[in-house]
Parts: sequence; structure tokens; C-alpha cells
Amino acid sequence: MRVVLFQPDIPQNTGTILRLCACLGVEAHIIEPAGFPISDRHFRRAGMDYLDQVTIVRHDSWAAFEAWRARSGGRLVLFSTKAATPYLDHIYRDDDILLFGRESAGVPDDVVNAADERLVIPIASGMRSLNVAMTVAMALGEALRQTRSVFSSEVGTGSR
Ligand SMILES: C[S@@+](CC[C@H](N)C(=O)[O-])C[C@H]1O[C@@H](n2cnc3c(N)ncnc32)[C@H](O)[C@@H]1O
Repeated sequence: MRVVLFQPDIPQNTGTILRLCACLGVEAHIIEPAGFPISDRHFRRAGMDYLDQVTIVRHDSWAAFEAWRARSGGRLVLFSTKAATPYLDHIYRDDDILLFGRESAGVPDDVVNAADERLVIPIASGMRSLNVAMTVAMALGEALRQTRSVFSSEVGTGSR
């Protein structure tokens, strides 16, 4: 499983997502341009020292990401508020690439069209969207539930 953030623009969300990826042993990808530098203090505060424990792959552009995907393989699974398929109906595979849009604008149409699957987390009518970090947590929860036992025997109690 890989998590990909498309041009993220809120550093706290990205730090939180990277911490989640570190804890769940999932590789994280960022498609640039992000709306902040990796030296951003809000980003580093949210990610804390977990940022040293996660594999982060940065792609300079959408085209660079697509070139990487052509080499690496795996289905591109876009999470979008405009999708029709509920995320619980998808059969996840280990090598799925889970893609999440930027906080301000989601993803452009060419990115939507490039996705192999488009999934929605159904929410109450009248609500616009979930926070992207919450979306990643819910998506990974389901994807990893289906594809592996989530650190069942080696789980740590952890501390902050
Ligand atoms: C704050 S939302 C973006 C809202 C943006 N105005 C739009 O229309 O896409 C940021 C990202 O979180 C994910 N997301 C948020 N709520 C979601 C939902 N209910 N189902 C699927 N993805 C969701 C999507 O990847 C989205 O691009």
C-alpha cells in the first residue's frame, strides 16, 4: 500500500499523515508543488520525530509521478468527494496506490481521469468533505484491514 498526497497545502495535515504512515509502515509520496517547505515548523511539529521513520518519496510534478507509477505498477485509487463508489465496496490490493487531493481544490480533471478507481467515503448530506488526514486514516484503516493484520502481534503501546 502506498499513500500519495497531491500538492498538499496545509502543513499540519501532511505532518499528521506522515506520522500515520510511519506508525502503519506505509510509504508516503508527495506530488509537488506543496504549499509549504519541508522546513515549515507546523509540518515538523505535526510530524515530530516520526518524520525520520517514514519513507517519503517526492515527485517534482504530476508527470514525474506518472513516470514513477509506470515503472512501479499498482492501481491508482483516487479518493474523491465526487466519486460514486463507496470505499468499503473496493477490494484493495497490497500494491494499491491511494491518492488524496489537495485541501483547497482536490485534484484536476486529468488526474481524476488517470485514476483506475475513484472512491468516496459517504458523509451526511449537506456536508462538504472530510479533513484529508481523517480521510487517509479511514482509507488506510480499511485497506490494511483487508490486506493484512495490522501489527496484531507486534503492536506497541507507544508514548507521545
Ligand atoms: C478537503 S478535501 C478537498 C475538497 C475540495 N474542495 C474538493 O472538492 O475536492 C481534500 C481531499 O480529501 C479527500 N476527501 C475528503 N473528503 C472525502 C470523502 N468524503 N470521500 C473521499 N475523499 C475525501 C479527497 O482526496 C480530497 O481531495
